[in-house]
Amino acid sequence: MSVYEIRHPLVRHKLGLMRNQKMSTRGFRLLASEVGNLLTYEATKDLELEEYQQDGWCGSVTCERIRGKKITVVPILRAGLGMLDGVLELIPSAKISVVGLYRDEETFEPVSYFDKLASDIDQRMSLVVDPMLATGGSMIATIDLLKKHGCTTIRALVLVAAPEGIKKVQEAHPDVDIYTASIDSHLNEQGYIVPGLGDAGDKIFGTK
Ligand SMILES: O=P(O)(O)OC[C@H]1O[C@H](OP(=O)(O)OP(=O)(O)O)[C@H](O)[C@@H]1O
Ligand SMILES: O=c1cc[nH]c(=O)[nH]1
Ligand SMILES: [Mg+2]
Repeated sequence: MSVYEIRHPLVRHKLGLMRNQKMSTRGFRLLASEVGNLLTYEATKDLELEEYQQDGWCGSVTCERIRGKKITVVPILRAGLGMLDGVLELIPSAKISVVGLYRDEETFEPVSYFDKLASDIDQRMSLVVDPMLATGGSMIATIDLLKKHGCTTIRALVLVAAPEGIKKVQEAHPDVDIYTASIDSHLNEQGYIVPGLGDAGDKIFGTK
């Protein structure tokens, strides 16, 4: 498995804005989507292409299109929805597979409350989106579920990742690549990423 920290200046700039305690709900939501878009661009840059012929303005022209596996985007509720628009802007015909999980505040264990996956997920590449990879429990549970349904190609896109969570995901699912805008310092005693973004779900939904 590879971990890609995307250090593009636009990503660094936008993530810096998201870390500002005074950032509005509207601004945070917009930025989550924009960084999600940039991570998608990076996470899809090795998709295989195939050539095809079509009629252009001056006759037949050889073009390229994405070959083989189609994509399903997998937002982890709630906070993953904040990245979804940005991902779909680049992959508008992707199917969406929703996974509902919340993290128990005391044990940090993920608790499942909903899922609805694309019926042909075994033939698709999954792009799992969630702003935060903290202990890694939510991401591991999601990947477990996708694999249980036959999905074989999975990439994780997260805005901020903790080293502890990356290690856990690597151990549990060595075949899954992680794309992140930042590998931060560590987790605090409450399981929050430092410096992180705070509670991404609350910031995106304007709760609390
Ligand atoms: O790596 P982990 O330790 O599992 O933590 C990360 C999870 O915690 C947050 O969700 P949360 O449980 O707050 O749910 P929400 O999106 O509904 O706010 C976040 O969006 C991840 O899903
Ligand atoms: O830092 C963290 C950890 C888990 N969930 C969040 O929203 N933020
Ligand atoms: Mg939350």
